[in-house]
Amino acid sequence: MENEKYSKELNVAVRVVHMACFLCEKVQKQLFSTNSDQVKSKDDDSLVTVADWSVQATICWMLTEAFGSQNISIVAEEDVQTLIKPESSALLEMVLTSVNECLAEAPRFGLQGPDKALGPSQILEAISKCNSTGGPLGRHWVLDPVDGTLGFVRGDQYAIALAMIEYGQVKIGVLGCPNYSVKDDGLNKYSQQKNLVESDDVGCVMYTSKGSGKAWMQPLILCDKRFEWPNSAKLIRVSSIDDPALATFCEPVERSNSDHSFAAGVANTVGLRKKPLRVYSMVKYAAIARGEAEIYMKFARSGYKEKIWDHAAGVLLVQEAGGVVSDAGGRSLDFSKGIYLEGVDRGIIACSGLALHEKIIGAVYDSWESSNL
Ligand SMILES: Nc1ncnc2c1ncn2[C@@H]1O[C@H](COP(=O)(O)O)[C@@H](OP(=O)(O)O)[C@H]1O
Ligand SMILES: [Mg+2]
Repeated sequence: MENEKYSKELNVAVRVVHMACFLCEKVQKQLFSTNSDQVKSKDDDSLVTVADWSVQATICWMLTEAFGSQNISIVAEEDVQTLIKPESSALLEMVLTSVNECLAEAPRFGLQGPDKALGPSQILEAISKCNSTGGPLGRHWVLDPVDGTLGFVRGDQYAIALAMIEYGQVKIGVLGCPNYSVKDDGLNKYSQQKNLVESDDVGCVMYTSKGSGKAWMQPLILCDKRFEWPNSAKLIRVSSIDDPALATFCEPVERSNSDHSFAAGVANTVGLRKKPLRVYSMVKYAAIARGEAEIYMKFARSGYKEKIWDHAAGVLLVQEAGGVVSDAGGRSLDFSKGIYLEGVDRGIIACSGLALHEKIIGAVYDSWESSNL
């Protein structure tokens, strides 16, 4: 089977995403342990970028270690421009600590870390190595180190997204969702800033490989536990609801990222009755794949170009869990054109099944003329 071809890649990808979740939870706790009156927004930004850079450095280092002989290509969101400025030395120091603390835990996740702590130049090299621009040929790893920056700083939903693309097709998708509980109804149950470590109510890592027709979810590893494959993995599946009146649709929290009123018009035309579930980050794809919502609509302003790292992992998860994803004209998303999803028609639609998908696409078509997007 095609998907078995990538079992080593999937195994390593899942473990490094668990490591990244561990790293992010630590940084997020730091963010909230500071007296909130004293946390200026600049500090919030700094901490989130510490998480971004640290995850990127950690995952790049681990992937290079595992597959280095293949001179791997990594497409990722962050670059080192800010980090190499002299005034950023304190930030770099924080990244250094965060990466080395995480890499030191690699054996707990069944992987091998460096013999000794990495120095600043090794960290900067790892971050800047992720400068591939992807494209139609060969293999590319695609990483969004912290997707849903706002969710992260607000103690809400965010995701670590890692995918592997070969010859323009997404072959592996892994999403780490530290604040999306593994329990049923995990999105609704999430309450801000709770101490996840003291309960068994932990976040999840979801993963799949193309053609498997299966997607899986594992709980995050509690602080001193060891990761043992398959780590209580559970199969996940999209919802079987196809009646619009019973369906839940999700969309970005921020109006600047998606036109809420256009989506509301489409929802109304299709006969959706429930209020939209507004969620940060690719956790929206995760919610469809887990069967907690049936529809995800995103209508970015015209001219905005979607990046492949914001979609690759989530799209494959939804598809392999039984769902359908396309642009708002019904065409497949094209991951072969470089860092952008070129030619996206109006927006992105992910659904649990074909019947709902066709209705949404039809409603977009009907509503477009009267919209001002
Ligand atoms: N003007 C815009 N329109 C649409 N999407 C945008 C946008 N600006 C940023 N985004 C993307 O939306 C993502 C957040 O998604 P959401 O709004 O669903 O939480 C951001 O990811 P990052 O948070 O990784 O930067 C970013 O890639
Ligand atoms: Mg993103």
